[in-house]
Amino acid sequence: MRVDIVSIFPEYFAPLDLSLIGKARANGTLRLAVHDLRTWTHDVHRTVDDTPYGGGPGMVMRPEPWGEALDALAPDELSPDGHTLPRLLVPSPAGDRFTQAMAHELAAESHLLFACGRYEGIDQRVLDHAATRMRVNEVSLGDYVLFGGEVAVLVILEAVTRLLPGVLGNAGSLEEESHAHGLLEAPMYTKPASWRGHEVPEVLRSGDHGGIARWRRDESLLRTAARRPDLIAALPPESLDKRDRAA
Ligand SMILES: N#Cc1c(-c2ccc3cc[nH]c3c2)n[nH]c1N
Repeated sequence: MRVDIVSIFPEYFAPLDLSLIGKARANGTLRLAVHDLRTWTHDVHRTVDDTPYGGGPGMVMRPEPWGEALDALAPDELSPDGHTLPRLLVPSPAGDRFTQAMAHELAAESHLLFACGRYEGIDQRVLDHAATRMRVNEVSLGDYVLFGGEVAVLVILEAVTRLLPGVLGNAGSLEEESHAHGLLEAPMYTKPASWRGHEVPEVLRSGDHGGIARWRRDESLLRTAARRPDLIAALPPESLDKRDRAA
């Protein structure tokens, strides 16, 4: 997967040299490039923002630098390797909620292009013009407001990269983790069996694999019902059997 990130704070992405994302870059699974938006400014002050039409607080990111950046990173003509246009992702508090399902969808793309806004956001015409030639999604992490899009890109990129083949050492982890099947994961334990008067549930030490699976399913349902009833409501009816409903 190719990933391009455009930001006025490229140094925000230094963490992407670390850990499993760093390994994915080193082995070619992830081809990541971070670009400074000011590369596409031409004035001595390298200006990227201006006052908002209609008045109001703060500044808005100018369209011209963004237009040139997207032209450069998402050229219309196909490259010799048949390079297709990227999917443009623009973090925004007004975006569609980012979910694990969206992470899976993005993990299937060949080229992602992230536009990191700052100030009050990016001039809307940048997104409108980009949408005339590539798929554009405004994406939100949740109902709170950040200083800019960089943190959101780090989150989205981690959620997507861990789904790429070979990135997670134990791909089985993807099967039982939270949101893998629309539920929260069950509690996890490791040695010692007794710690500060707290015991590991006996069933987990029983070797009864069927009983362990049932316990984990029950705990997952109970935890989800208690913390995220919205996820229970969103489950397809056929995914809950009679025993589940009794849990
Ligand atoms: N994604 C996301 C966001 C943001 C966000 C994204 C971009 C900019 C640009 C200026 N301010 C921003 C806030 N706030 N809260 C979220 N869930």
